[in-house]
Amino acid sequence: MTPDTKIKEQTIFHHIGNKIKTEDREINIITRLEEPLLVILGNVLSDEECDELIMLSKDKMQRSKIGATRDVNQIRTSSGMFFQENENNTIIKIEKRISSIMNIPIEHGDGIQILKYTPGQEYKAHFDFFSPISGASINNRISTIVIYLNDVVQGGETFFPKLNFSVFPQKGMAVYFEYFYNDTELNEQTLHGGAPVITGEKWVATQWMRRQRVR
Ligand SMILES: O=C(O)CCC(=O)C(=O)O
Ligand SMILES: [Fe+2]
Repeated sequence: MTPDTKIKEQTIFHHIGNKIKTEDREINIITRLEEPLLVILGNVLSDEECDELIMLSKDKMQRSKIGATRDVNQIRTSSGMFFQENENNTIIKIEKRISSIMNIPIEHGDGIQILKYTPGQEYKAHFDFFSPISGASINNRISTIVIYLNDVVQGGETFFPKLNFSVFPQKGMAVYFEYFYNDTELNEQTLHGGAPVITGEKWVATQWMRRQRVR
C-alpha cells in the first residue's frame, strides 16, 4: 500500500439505498457524508410521536448537566431530562426504532434524552465521546442520533464546524453520526453543537450509544 492509499474504515451504520425499513416505520435516508459517516434522516418520528415526547417530558425538564462531573455550566444552557428504559409504550417503540436505525442494541444506549432550548440557549461545540483520560471512556460513546421534535422558527441548527456543515431542525427528521474510527482525526471531525435559538423553541431527542452495554 502506498502512503496515500487510504482504506475506508468500517462503519456501524450498515444501511444502503434510500430507505431503512424498521419494524413499524420506513425511514428516509436523505443525505450522507461518508467519512466521518453523517446521515440526515427523514420520517424518523411521526408528528404525533414528536408531540407526545414533548408532552411527556415538559414537566420534568431540568437545567442540563454536562460531562462526568454533571456540572451545570455555560457549554450547554438548555434544559433536559432522560427517559428510563421501557418507561412507557411510546418510549419502548421509539427505542426499538432508534436501535434498528443505529444498528446497536438499545442496551448500549444512555437512554433517550429530551433537550429544550429557548431563545438564546445553545449547546456549544463539543464531542459526544469522552476524552481518553476520563474514566467514562472505558465504555466510550460511539454514535449519536439527534431527532428534531419541532420546527424551529429561527436559529438552533446543529452545526459541525470542522465539516462546515449545518442541519436545520425539521420536525420528525434527524441527524446521525458516528465516531468509532481508529483514526482519531476522523472522530474529532464530529465536533458539533446546537446554535443559539433565535426565535421560537427547539426540542430534540438524543440517543448516545456506547461501545458496550450499559444496562
Ligand atoms: O441540539 C442539538 O442540535 C445538538 C444536541 C447534541 O449535540 C447532543 O445532544 O449531544
Ligand atoms: Fe452532542
